[in-house]
Amino acid sequence: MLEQLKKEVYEANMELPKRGLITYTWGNVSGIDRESGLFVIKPSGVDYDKLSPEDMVVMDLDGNRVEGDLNPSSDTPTHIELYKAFKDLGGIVHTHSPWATSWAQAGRSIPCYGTTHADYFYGEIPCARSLTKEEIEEAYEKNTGLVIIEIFKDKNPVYVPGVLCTNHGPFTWGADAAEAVHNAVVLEEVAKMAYRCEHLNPEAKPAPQYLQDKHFFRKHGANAYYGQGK
Ligand SMILES: O=C(CO)[C@@H](O)[C@H](O)COP(=O)(O)O
Repeated sequence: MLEQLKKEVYEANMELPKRGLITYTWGNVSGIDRESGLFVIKPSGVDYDKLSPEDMVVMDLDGNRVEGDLNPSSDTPTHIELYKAFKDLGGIVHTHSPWATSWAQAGRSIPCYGTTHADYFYGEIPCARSLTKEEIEEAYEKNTGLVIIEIFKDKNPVYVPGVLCTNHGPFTWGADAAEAVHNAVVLEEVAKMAYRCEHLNPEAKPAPQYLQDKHFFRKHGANAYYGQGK
């Protein structure tokens, strides 16, 4: 079942070590088939160099394992909450990429200082609040998804395809698993540049709104333009 999606999700997972976004078994990628409502995710705790497409786990949005012998990623409940809340998502990535994770651990959103950022993320890359003791004890991964959804109540996840989770790390997404990984690579580069920008000039300001609009909507099409700034 879903053999092509398993292959795509496997290949997307293998991009994480290749792009230097993770170490050991950290991180995970999933992809969803919206028609069936089933998604495919990396198995938990398996070395990337031992993974194969057949190891991918098929899940439903109620958290049931539909196919596969291995346990799904420990972050599966986060992926589920995001797929349920954001219907345009086709793929989700979680990494511990060092620069983005440093901003997440510091509890800071990443301002849009330049056009590289603006081409992919409209406005700041937000940082979701840390979880309460109760939320952590109740269901850490599920509540990680809920605090991400909370911070996106007035943002379009298609225009901001990623988030930082305080004391944890980044999640990115896209129309499919490959695009979600692409956005994870960009997020890591943007996080690195933004840190250096603030180090070079502690008074640095975000790029003017008209420059952000021009770059973002040039890539996302004028029809996406809602006149946010000139
Ligand atoms: O965030 C975490 C742990 O803090 C997880 O992303 C692990 O880094 C990977 O877990 P599996 O996907 O292998 O279960």
